[in-house]
Amino acid sequence: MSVFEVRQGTSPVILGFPHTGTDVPAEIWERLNDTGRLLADTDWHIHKLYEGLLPDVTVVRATFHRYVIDANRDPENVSLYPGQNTTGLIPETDFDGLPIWKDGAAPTEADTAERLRQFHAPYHAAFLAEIERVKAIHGIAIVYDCHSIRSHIPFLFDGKLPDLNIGTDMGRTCAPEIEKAAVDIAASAEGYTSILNGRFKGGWTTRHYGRPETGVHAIQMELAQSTHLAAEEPPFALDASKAERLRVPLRAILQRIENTAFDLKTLTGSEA
Ligand SMILES: N=CN[C@@H](CCC(=O)O)C(=O)O
Repeated sequence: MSVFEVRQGTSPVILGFPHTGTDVPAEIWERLNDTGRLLADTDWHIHKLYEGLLPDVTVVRATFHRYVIDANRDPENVSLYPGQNTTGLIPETDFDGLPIWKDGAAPTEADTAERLRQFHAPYHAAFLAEIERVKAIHGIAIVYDCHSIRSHIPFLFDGKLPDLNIGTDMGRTCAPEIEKAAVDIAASAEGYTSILNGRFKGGWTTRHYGRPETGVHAIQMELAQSTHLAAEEPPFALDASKAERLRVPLRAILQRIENTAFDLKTLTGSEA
């Protein structure tokens, strides 16, 4: 059974979903404690939230849960935020800092090596193949990595998270025009707060693939779950009317990014 899903499109934009998957193999499920089994740190439903917003977009989605192994972390487990609370390649805790494995059942180095091989590597091989395919069509590819998180998590940040959190690793992962496209639409989205490179600056996917000088740009969108869930607690149900409202600025952001990609392609003469 595949550990990822791909939908191929002809747009220069590729949507990544590393954290919407909820598949946990039985032998790994056995080792999770009751806290872990809540799968609380899932980016609940956001692949459905983005469905149909940009007709020809490519989608790459991991179907395994981030507690199996986190597809948005460095395979060498280098911390995203050295010195700050965060979660690692195979998390030991959830976002509240609570242990997720039964006593004595935490993953070993051998488990990490095996899960890199079975899950992380195939997902990123598929991702890279899509970047290369799209870049062969357009001479440019834009990775837009889709995320969501609870808006109150004292272990990770103080206070309430803004609604739309854009991450470009301080401008390193994409052209300024692409960053501006997202920032401008987010800032003018009525009823939503937004920030650029606040607490969430972009995970490993964004930082790894975003190489603007090679024509591959990456940008991350971290949505506060209060913008589209009925409540930020189990069962983490989608609120259909909140979701419909949020789809308006998300569609506008994706369209503006796509148009910017076409502009950049013309400017740089990078037509393939
Ligand atoms: N919902 C997930 N959030 C991402 C954020 C990466 C970042 O720090 O920007 C994650 O933990 O991988």
